[in-house]
Formats: sequence, structure tokens, C-alpha cells
Amino acid sequence: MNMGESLTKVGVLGARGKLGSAIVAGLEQSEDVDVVARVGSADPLQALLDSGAEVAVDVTTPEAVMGNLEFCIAHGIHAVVGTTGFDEERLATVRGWLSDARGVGVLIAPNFSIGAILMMRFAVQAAPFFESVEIVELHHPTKADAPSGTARRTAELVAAARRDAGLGPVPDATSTQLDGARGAVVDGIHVHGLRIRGLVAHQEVVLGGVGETLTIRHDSLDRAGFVPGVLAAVRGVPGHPGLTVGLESYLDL
Ligand SMILES: NC(=O)C1=CN([C@@H]2O[C@H](COP(=O)(O)OP(=O)(O)OC[C@H]3O[C@@H](n4cnc5c(N)ncnc54)[C@H](OP(=O)(O)O)[C@@H]3O)[C@@H](O)[C@H]2O)C=CC1
Ligand SMILES: O=C(O)C1=N[C@H](C(=O)O)C[C@H](O)C1
Repeated sequence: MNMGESLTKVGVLGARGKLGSAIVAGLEQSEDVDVVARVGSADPLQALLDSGAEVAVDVTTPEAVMGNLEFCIAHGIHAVVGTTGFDEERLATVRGWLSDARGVGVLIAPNFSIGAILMMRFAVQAAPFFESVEIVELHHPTKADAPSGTARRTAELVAAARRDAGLGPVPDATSTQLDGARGAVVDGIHVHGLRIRGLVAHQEVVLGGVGETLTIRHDSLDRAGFVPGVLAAVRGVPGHPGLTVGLESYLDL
């Protein structure tokens, strides 16, 4: 940090949660960021305004995040969102709010981990070459949403890559099944979720063709692994007005 350069003032929403507390601890070590507000479910959003926050990092719940985002956008605060639960309808609502807020940036990042972003990128690269693909996501048992935001995003990206390559539906002769036995289906891709004590966040993308399979796996072993991505997002969001989905858009991959 050079003399005369000012720190970016950041407010963390969900600051006392599992991810939020790791983010606060990580950002407090950073030389160019000042954590000016730590907001929990009982705290008023006014704390963002009172502290002069320029960027809000939202890691709350799918129920809370839309209200938080509407507030931030209305008050000209850039937002970095790690909270999951975004579908096309929610994204359209955010775009609508942003259309009246020139210069405000919102990043929706289904996963802040650089390894997870690369895992998704590699899955997209591999997708055109394999007839079959399914996704297995594995998380701690206190996770509220299933499938994970990362798994949904991976499925959407892989499905788009398959469509671009002219591939049809994945082969599957299942004709009778118990409900849920083949997982959820996102954009034609089967997604399976495991909730296991001891795990943090993990995902496998299993691809197969005649005579071979390829498994791409990523493991988040500690929430400290999300912090470098959060920092890149906080630094990047003021320079990316409008809505961006996926931290990869900010990175030179
Ligand atoms: N994008 C990514 O890389 C990652 C995303 N996530 C996502 O982040 C979210 C949080 O995960 P996690 O930390 O594990 O969950 P936790 O349940 O541990 O934390 C959520 C926190 O949100 C707080 N909260 C709830 N409502 C509000 C509100 N209205 N305003 C402010 N704070 C609020 C709660 O606060 P209080 O304690 O005060 O009630 C709680 O501490 C999930 O959606 C998860 O999927 C998680 C890991 C990585
Ligand atoms: O809840 C979590 O823990 C995680 N949530 C995100 C998701 O749903 O993809 C990111 C990561 O998987 C950890």
C-alpha cells in the first residue's frame, strides 16, 4: 500500500457465521482493506451507512440476501455475494435494481475458492469430449441448501458446453426408481448431494466415454481457502459496474 492510497471500507454481512468469521479474520490481515462493519441477523443494515462501507460482502442465507442486496444497491454500495440460492429469477430482479443504480457493481460468486473455479473451468473444457457427466457435491451437515450453488453453476456451465458442442442428452436407461435415487437434475445434468460430519466443501465432476472415465475433484479443507477469492472480489467489484456472475470474470485465467 503506497502513502496516500486509501483503504477500501468493507462491511461483512453474516460476519459471525462460519464463512463470515473466516472472511473477517482474513480481510483484517489485508493491507488495503478496512473492515468497518460486522453485521449479523440482529443488526440493522444502517450500520453499513454509519460506517461508510463502500463494499458489502454478503455471506448470510438465501432468505436474507435479497433484502440485503436491495438495500446495498439503493444506497450505492458495491456488493460481493457468496450466499447461495440464486436462480434466473433472482438474477433478473438484481439486474432490475441495478438498472437504476449507475456505477454500482454486484458480483454473485457461487464459489470464492480459486481451486473450485479451476475445477469448473476444467469440467467445461472436458465436457464436449464425454458422453456422460454427473456431479457429486459433498458438504458439512449444517449446510442449508441443496444442491450447492457451486454444483448448480457447474451443471449449467457443463450443460452449455455440451449444447455448444452439439451433444444430446446424457445416456440413462433408468426406468424405475425411488424418488431422489438419481439426484436432482439441473439443465439435464444429474447432481447428487452428500452431507457428512467432518467435511467442509467438496465436489466431483465424473465424466465418461466408451472405455474411460475422467474425475475432476476439488476439496475445500478450511474456509481460509475462500479468503484470497473474496479479496480479489472486493478489489475488483468497484471496477465492474452492473451484475457479474462468477469470480472467474475478474481473474486472468
Ligand atoms: N461462495 C462461496 O465460496 C461460499 C459460499 N457459502 C455460502 O455462504 C452462506 C453462509 O454460509 P455459512 O457461513 O456456512 O453459514 P452460517 O449459517 O454459518 O452463517 C450465516 C450467517 O448469516 C447470518 N445472517 C442471517 N441472516 C442475516 C441477515 N439478515 N443479516 C446479516 N446476517 C445474517 C447469521 O447471523 P447470526 O449468527 O447473527 O444469526 C449467520 O451467522 C451460505 O449460503 C453458503 O452456501 C459458504 C462457503 C463458501
Ligand atoms: O455452504 C457451504 O459451505 C458452501 N457453499 C457454497 C456452495 O453452495 O456452493 C460454496 C462452497 O461449496 C461451500
